[in-house]
Amino acid sequence: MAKPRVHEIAKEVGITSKELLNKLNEMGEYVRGPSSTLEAPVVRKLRETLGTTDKPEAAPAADARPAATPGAPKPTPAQPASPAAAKPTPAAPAASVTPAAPTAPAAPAAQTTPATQSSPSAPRPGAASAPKPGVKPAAPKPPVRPSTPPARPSTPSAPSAERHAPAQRGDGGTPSQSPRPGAPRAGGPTPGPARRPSGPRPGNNPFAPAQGMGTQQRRPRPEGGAGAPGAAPRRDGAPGERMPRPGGTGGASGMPRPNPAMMPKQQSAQIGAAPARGGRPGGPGGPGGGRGRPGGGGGGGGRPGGAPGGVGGPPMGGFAGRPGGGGGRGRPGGTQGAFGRGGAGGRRGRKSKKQRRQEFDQMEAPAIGGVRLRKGGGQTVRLRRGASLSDLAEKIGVDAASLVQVLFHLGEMVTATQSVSDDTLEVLGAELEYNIEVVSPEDEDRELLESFDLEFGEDLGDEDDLAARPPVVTVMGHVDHGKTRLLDTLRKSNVAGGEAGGITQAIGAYQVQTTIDGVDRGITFIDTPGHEAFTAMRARGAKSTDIAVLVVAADDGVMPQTIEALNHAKAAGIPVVVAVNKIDKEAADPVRVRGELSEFGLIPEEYGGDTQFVDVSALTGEGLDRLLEAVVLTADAALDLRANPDMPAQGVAIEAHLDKGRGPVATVLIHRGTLRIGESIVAGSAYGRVRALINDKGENLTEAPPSMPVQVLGLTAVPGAGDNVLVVDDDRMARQIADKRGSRMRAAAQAVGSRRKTLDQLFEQLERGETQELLLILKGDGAGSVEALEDALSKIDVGEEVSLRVIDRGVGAITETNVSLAAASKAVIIGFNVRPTVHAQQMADRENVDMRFYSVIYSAIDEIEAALKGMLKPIYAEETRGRMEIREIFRSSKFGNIAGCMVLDGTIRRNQKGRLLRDGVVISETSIASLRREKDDATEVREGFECGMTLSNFNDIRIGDIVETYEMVERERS
Ligand SMILES: Nc1nc2c(ncn2[C@@H]2O[C@H](COP(=O)(O)OP(=O)(O)OP(=O)(O)O)[C@@H](O)[C@H]2O)c(=O)[nH]1
Repeated sequence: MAKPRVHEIAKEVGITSKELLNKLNEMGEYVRGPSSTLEAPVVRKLRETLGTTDKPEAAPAADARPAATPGAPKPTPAQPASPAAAKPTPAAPAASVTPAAPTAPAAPAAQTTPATQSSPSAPRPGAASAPKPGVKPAAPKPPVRPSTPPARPSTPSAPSAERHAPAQRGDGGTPSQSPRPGAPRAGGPTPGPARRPSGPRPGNNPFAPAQGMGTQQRRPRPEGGAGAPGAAPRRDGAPGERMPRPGGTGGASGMPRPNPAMMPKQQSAQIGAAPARGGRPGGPGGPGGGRGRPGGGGGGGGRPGGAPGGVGGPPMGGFAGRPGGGGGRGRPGGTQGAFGRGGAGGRRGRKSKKQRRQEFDQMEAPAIGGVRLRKGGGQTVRLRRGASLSDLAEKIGVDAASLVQVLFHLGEMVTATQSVSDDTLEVLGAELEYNIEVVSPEDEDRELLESFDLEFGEDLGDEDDLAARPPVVTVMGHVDHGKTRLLDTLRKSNVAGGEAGGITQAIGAYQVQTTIDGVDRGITFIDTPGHEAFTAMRARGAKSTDIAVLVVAADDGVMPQTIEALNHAKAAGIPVVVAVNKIDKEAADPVRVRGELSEFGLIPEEYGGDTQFVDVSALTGEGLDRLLEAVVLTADAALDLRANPDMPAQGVAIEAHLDKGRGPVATVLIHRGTLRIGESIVAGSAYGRVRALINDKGENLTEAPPSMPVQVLGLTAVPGAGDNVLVVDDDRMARQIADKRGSRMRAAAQAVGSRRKTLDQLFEQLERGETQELLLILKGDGAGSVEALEDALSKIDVGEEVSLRVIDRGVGAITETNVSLAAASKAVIIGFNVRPTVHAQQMADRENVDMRFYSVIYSAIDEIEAALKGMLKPIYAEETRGRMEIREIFRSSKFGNIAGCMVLDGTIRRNQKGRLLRDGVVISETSIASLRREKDDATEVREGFECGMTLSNFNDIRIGDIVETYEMVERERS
């Protein structure tokens, strides 16, 4: 079958293609345009998400909604209701603002709402229908719209208004009605079955309890059975019986009971097709709608006999399959099976023990936001970090749409497939009485490796297998305090020279040798950049090292990043050696540095503490030997630095980048074992076979022992900074581990990237109008720099109105894939020390994709911040343009009251906005409809001149009134 296109699905569900595209965007699916085709899994996911918003029979349904909100300027399905509901805006005041808004339905709603759906929700229908003053009725932006509608109408708060017109509602798939645990799928909200080409098939499926045809086939009722009260109504959802039903229930009125044989052929055909529609929750008969749910689905939409049942179902009808409810309550439609119970009532006598147990559980279940879900009873559910509601739903065997709704009720809006935070999962779990255990990435990785019989982080063998290894040292400190210079001098090479902007932008690692007491000792240094933007990298750097050298410029003293660096070291639990640098400078005051650091718990040895302070000059080299000695002595005193060199190597990727000629290059610090050429390795989500090993001096090695930093070539992709690296048995295992990690990381990235909106925030945004979001795709020359850039960008804050989201990131040149994603999602591509390929450039020109290139991180941050500010909606301020006094009034049958005025000051222009003041009180906000000088039309009249004018929509002028005109002028934001 041909893949469906966006516009087709949009039409099908009754929303615009743009809205659907936004929806897809929200779901993380980037689709180019309305005529793009969608893959089956995406369609499924979409339908699942739209299951809450879905309106397969939407055309009539949308129209039906005014039953609750007639006169509402634009039936923006339900989301305005939700924010409104969040705010205790009573229906009455709202109605007074917009008299057309029918508060009437709201009132009965309050009266008829069952006690459990009590007062707080009562005003909602009214609030929903009557726009708040100042709130543009159509304000909600498409991106937020689709995610909200499902929840509102289905919450118990707004049942009654709709209850009166259930037959009109086509969107019976509102989540509250259908997503019961255990509810048969066919009765569920998803429109899927209805649209499958095999539509009629469900009716023939003996295993589909909700499908009436099947029920009918399996249980042909005895002829007189239908007339028996109590039995009849339970034949819910058996579409095959819906036709006979009216007669059957109508048996009371003496009508002959039709039987299938009496049905015209066409009807039979309809019935055959019915299950797809009829199985929908809450058919128009609605009675099955359990809690009297309105809008019982579209089941009987075009089905004879279906509609009559629509007049409000008995409150518990569908759930309990109330006997005898059929005929008397207008159930001839025989749609009792609606509400997702899908005819269960009809099979009541045949319910299995399990079914009854489930039903009992559901009765016991808490109703949150109108959704009844089975309690977890403290059951533990393990979920990976960044899991979605769909994942949770799958684990606990409920419909994801109901979880969406529950969460909505709890004040958070997420889609079913969106990743949610640990906190959210926890809250949801508590609400449903599940003990949700979020598995950390570390635990998850450990479990993954265990499944391959691998263990990361431990030396194999026993004490005898351990051999001494060099300490790994991280150099940290404030910007410009001399870290790079220090390392540079130590290894006599010039790293700082080639750095753009003079800032170290990637972690490099080097090994230096020193002689202590006549013994050669190696020390591995990791150069950690010093700017705040690199905090994330530094945190990782600190974790993979044994000792921190804290560089403090003696002329500058302790600075904020000195403390930050110190905190990282403390958090990593590693000892610190302080290098008091720049002692060659005149302003150097090493004693002050000691004093300042003492306040932060670093007491110099000479003052009785246990921290070594060494005065050095990275410029002259003075004191560097003593510094190396201090490092080695500290290591010997405080640490047991041994590792097993004879095991498969394990380590950490400190830095990685894509090299034009050599492919992915990762700098790996070996923790234990020895890495050799030809071995299969996995590094984060990258894998490969070691093709070459290169040390910090550019020499090729055949193997790398513990504590050795080494560049590894041969990986298939660029790993992330901080990813663990380990040797595995073969390439296949490496690939499997890498693949699993890759998919896990993508899910986690989605969780971080998506910013959830609470109901309150949404409301505020709706009030303001629309929200703006700048989407970015980051490409850089190294994993570290991309990470650092993203970290820095995430800290840009220009208020809530605009936000920034990184939708993709990666290492290497900007490719056509990047450009096509940017084009589809209207994102800007940021290239950090990278450029686009020729084809990508051409494509970007063609598609008008904005690409920006930077080599200094601050420029990128500044420019993006400016761009964000530029997206802020301009501030408008009112500026008075003129004032005039009404001195005469001329009555005209054609124009109404014409004012003869004198312009007191400024200039009055036609069409200008204005207000009429009487005794200093604003009587009307209006505008100048017409303006005349003498007998001629005038566009403006200046101070000191007389004119004639009329006002828009205001006729009640009096002599002495003042008309003041003004214009809204755009103001610069500060
Ligand atoms: N006089 C003097 N200048 C020094 C010394 N050490 C570093 N500098 C100078 O201080 C400036 C900053 O040094 P870097 O090594 O780039 O400092 P950094 O801490 O690595 O800076 P970032 O990479 O930006 O975090 C350079 O101009 C160095 O030449 C020193 O011991 N004495």
